[in-house]
Amino acid sequence: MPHFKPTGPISLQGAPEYQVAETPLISLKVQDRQPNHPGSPALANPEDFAWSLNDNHNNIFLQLANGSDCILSVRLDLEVPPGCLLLDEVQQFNLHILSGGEAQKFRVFILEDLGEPSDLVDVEGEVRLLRASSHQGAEHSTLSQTSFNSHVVEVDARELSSAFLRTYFGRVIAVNELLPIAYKGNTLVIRITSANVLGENEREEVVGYHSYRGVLSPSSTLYLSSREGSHHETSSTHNSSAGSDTSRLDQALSHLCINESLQVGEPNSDQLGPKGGAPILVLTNILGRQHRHTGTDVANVTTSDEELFPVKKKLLRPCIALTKVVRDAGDTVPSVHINVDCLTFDRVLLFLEAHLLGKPPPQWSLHLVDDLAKAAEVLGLRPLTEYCQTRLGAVARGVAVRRYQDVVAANSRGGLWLILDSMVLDVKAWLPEHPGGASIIPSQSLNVDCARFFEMYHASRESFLYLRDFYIGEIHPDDRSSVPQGGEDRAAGIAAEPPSSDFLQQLREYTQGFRLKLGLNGEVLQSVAATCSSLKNL
Ligand code: HEM
Repeated sequence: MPHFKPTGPISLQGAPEYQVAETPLISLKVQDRQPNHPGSPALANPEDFAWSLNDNHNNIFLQLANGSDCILSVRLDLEVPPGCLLLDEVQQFNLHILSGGEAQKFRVFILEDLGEPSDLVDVEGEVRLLRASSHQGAEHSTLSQTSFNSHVVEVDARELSSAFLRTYFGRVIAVNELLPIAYKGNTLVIRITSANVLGENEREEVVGYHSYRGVLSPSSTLYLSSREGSHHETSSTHNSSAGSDTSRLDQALSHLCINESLQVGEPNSDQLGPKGGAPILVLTNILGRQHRHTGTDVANVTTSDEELFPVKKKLLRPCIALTKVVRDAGDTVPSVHINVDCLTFDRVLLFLEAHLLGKPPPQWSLHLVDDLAKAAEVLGLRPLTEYCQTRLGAVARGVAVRRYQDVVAANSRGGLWLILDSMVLDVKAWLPEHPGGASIIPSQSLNVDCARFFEMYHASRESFLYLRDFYIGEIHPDDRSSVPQGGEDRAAGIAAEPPSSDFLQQLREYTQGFRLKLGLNGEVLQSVAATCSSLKNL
């Protein structure tokens, strides 16, 4: 079954690419399901999934076809009418769909699509009351009187965590998802605010870490609070929605909670808080994260063009020239001004990320390598200096004086060596990227000097930028007169129009910094290494 292979939760560039699995589409009409068993999976008929099922497989995961962070856990049940999907109100809320409308398109979600690692190390959630117990004296009920004459639902966070893990073990949990849970006769709902597939220390180490969902495992830790972003010992559902976060989700959430609490049983005054409000939830025995930070782990770097970059000190550590800033242990964010422009510094940061993650750095074009080499010097960033030298050295090793027959032979073996004003350029790997298409170069420019075509087709001088990347040497002076000019037909005696002298002058001015200088007999007058390490500004 074809399905997408993800980039995983960690990526060099930050957030992973979000793609939807390419399993077949399934159209299902959403219908209401009574929320009798908080947290139980949605229900569907096995007939609708016959193609995807192995023998004893009656639990599957579904995702909305046009993409949804929430992955629905579905139990197959012969009593559900075919073509229907039964969802309770929280599941509908999570997927932003309502019952009774048009059929919705879903896809089966394959767990491997979560990438590695997929098990959640820890989850943070905000607890609210969805439905309070309808009878005050119910066994286990913790509804009690407060001095305000309101009712309090006391919830032991650690007990709730265990109940949560038992209910949702093996399910995919996503940030912002609401997960209802039965607790001592009440129904609570946990809104997921963070879902981590790496532990706290590993997260610190990994640059570009991003995680928004994963599978709940028996060893996942749940950190609960009664209000997002805090772990107060006590707080109320009223107060939390009246607090700073009045996002749309919060408003919808409190609407859902309050409505439900009023729907259960008789709207009996014993159940209502002060002035007829909903009961108050009090969270006790909270498991808190250890506060680990002292000082700040970020430094503000300002570039020569006055762009400000807040950068993790850990990332800057290999920059010897910034040692003071990196070692600054004060409580305020230290600042430094560097003589590197913001575009180059952006690339330096990518290099540093790759360096820290032990990944190969991007293969920058040679005209960028010059600026990077200068930045490496300014920052005292030795690994980047070495990268630049290696890159230039590799180019140097490939540069040579070439005979015309070598070019013809390389092209007959499937290569793509161009001759441009006697420069030899290897464009094979780049051909699919050529903005003028992949066919025009091989069809018109092999084994000829393509300077005239080059001038004709390239209105701008942008194409010059690439030449250094492809440069592999010079045609031997003895062979220059035998290289046909692009456009000429020697057999028919038709001569090609030569390139203009203006164009040739611009081309030679631009390329002189990296071209080999040859004597009349083809001897190299300037060393190849010197040619390649000449830092030419554009
Ligand atoms: C190292 C060799 C080459 C490089 C680096 C290069 C690069 C480029 C670039 C950057 C463009 C888009 C911008 C511009 O118009 O300047 C372009 C367009 C084009 N190139 Fe090339 N090119 C190369 C060789 C050739 C050759 C040999 C031909 C023809 C035989 C050719 C034909 C074209 C055509 C037809 C276009 C599209 C022009 C348009 O849409 O107006 N290119 N090339």
